[in-house]
Amino acid sequence: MSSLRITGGVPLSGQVTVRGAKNLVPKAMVAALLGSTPSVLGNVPEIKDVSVVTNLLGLHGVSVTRDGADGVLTLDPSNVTQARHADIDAHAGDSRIPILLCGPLLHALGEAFIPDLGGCRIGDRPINYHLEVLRNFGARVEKLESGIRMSAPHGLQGAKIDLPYPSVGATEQVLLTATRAEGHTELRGAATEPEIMDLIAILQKMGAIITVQTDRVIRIEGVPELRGYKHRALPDRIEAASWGSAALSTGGDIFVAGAKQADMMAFLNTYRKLGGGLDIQDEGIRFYHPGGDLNPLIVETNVHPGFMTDWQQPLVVALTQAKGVSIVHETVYENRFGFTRALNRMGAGIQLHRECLGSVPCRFGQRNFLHSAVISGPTPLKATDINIPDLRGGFSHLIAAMAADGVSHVTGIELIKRGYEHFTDKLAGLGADFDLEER
Ligand SMILES: CC(=O)N[C@H]1[C@@H](OP(=O)(O)OP(=O)(O)OC[C@H]2O[C@@H](n3ccc(=O)[nH]c3=O)[C@H](O)[C@@H]2O)O[C@H](CO)[C@@H](O)[C@@H]1O
Ligand SMILES: C=C(OP(=O)(O)O)C(=O)O
Repeated sequence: MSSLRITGGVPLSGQVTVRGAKNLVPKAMVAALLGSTPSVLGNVPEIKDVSVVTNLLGLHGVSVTRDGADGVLTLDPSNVTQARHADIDAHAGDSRIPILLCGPLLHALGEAFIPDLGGCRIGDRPINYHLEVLRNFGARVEKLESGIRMSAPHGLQGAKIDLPYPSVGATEQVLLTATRAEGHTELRGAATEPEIMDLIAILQKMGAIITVQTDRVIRIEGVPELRGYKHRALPDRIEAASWGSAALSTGGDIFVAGAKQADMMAFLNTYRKLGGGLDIQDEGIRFYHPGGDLNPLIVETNVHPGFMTDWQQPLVVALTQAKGVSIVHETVYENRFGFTRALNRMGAGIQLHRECLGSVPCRFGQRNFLHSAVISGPTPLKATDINIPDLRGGFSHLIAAMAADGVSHVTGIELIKRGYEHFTDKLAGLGADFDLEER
C-alpha cells in the first residue's frame, strides 16, 4: 500500500500529456473479440482498467501484446475459448467493463460468464438495462451467487430497444451485441458521448453498419462477420479537465497536451465562466489561473453534450475558491458528493441537499439522495489526512491537498491508478511537493 505525504501551497505549473480515454480504451479492447483477425489499438495508457481487461481477455484466449512506451496494443482473437469461472471470479469488483464482454462472448462461444462488477461507488449502479438489452437480443440470463451466466442457444437476433435513460454502458452493450446479431436493431434513448462515437468508428472499421440519427436514435444492421481494426483511441477528456481544475485550484498554469476542444465544450464554457484562463491550441489546451477572484457558478451534471458527471468532483475544489455561493446539481449519480466531507474538514463550506437545486428536476428529486451541493467561498484550505473514496473524488482530494496550507497524508491512492496514468510522475513534473511512502 502506498500513500502520499503532500505539502500544499505550491501552484501546479508545467505540461502533462493525456493519452487514450479510460472510458473508451477498455471497450475498444472488448470490441477486438468481435473480429476474425487481430486488431491494433494505439494511444493506450498504462492504467489499471486496461490491465484488468487485458487479463480478462487473456483468460478467454485473446492474446494481448503491448508495444512499449508507444502504447500500441495488438489483440488477437483467433483462439477465443471459455474461461474458468474461478479465474473470472478473481476479477470481481475490479471494474465495470466485464458486463460488456457478454455480447461478443455470446457471438463467439454461445455462452458467457461475468463476475460481479466494480467501478466507483457513487450510487447503486444497477445493471438492469444491460440485462434487459441482452434478453431482447435473445440471451438467457441466469444470476448466480457470484456473477452472471448467459447463453444464446438460438443465436442473437436484432431487437427494438428503448432505454429509459441514456446510459453509456447500456448503449455500448447494444452496439457490441447488435453489430453481429442477425437482422436490424433500433436503439432509442441512446447515449452519444464522444467515447461512444469513437467505439462506433472502431466498429465501422471492423465492417459494421451503424447509423446515428438525431434524437438519440441509433440503427444497426447486423453483419455475419467483422474483421480486426486499426485505431488510435481518442484522448481522455476527463483527465484533461481534472488537470484544468488542478491548475485553477492551486493558482497554477498547466498545458494539457492531447486535450481535444471538441469533446470538452461544456467543461471549457464552465471553466471560462468560473474565471479560469484558457488557451486552446491544436496540440492541447492551456488551463491557468489568471489572478483575481473566481466567480461563483451554477453547474448541473448531465449526459453528453451536457457537463459530464466525471468532471464534477475535481471542479468542486476550484469552486471552493470562488467568491460567493455556487451550486452543483448532480443528475447522473445519486450519491456522488461523499468526497465533500473531507473537503469540509479542510475548511471548505459545502452543504448537501436532497432537493434538485437546478433548473431541471432530475430522477433523484423526490427521493432521499443528497445530490445537490451549495458551496460558499472562498475558503482557505488547510491540510488533513484523507483516505481516497473513489477515482474522481480521490483526484479532487489530491488537488485540495496540493492547494492546502500544511502537510496532508493521502492513503488509498491505488484507486487513482484506475484512470490517471503515471499521476505521481505528472505531479512531480508540475512542481508538486510530495513524498511517496510505501507501507
Ligand atoms: C467505464 C465507463 O465508461 N464509465 C463511465 C460510464 O459509466 P456507466 O456506463 O456505468 O454509466 P451509465 O451511463 O450507464 O449510468 C448512468 C445512470 O444510469 C443508471 N443505470 C445504468 C445502467 C443500468 O443498467 N441501470 C441504470 O439505472 C446508473 O445508475 C446511472 O444513474 O458513464 C458514466 C456517465 O457518463 C461515467 O460517469 C463513467 O465514468
Ligand atoms: C465513474 C467512473 O468510472 P467507472 O464507471 O469505471 O467507475 C469515472 O471514470 O469517473
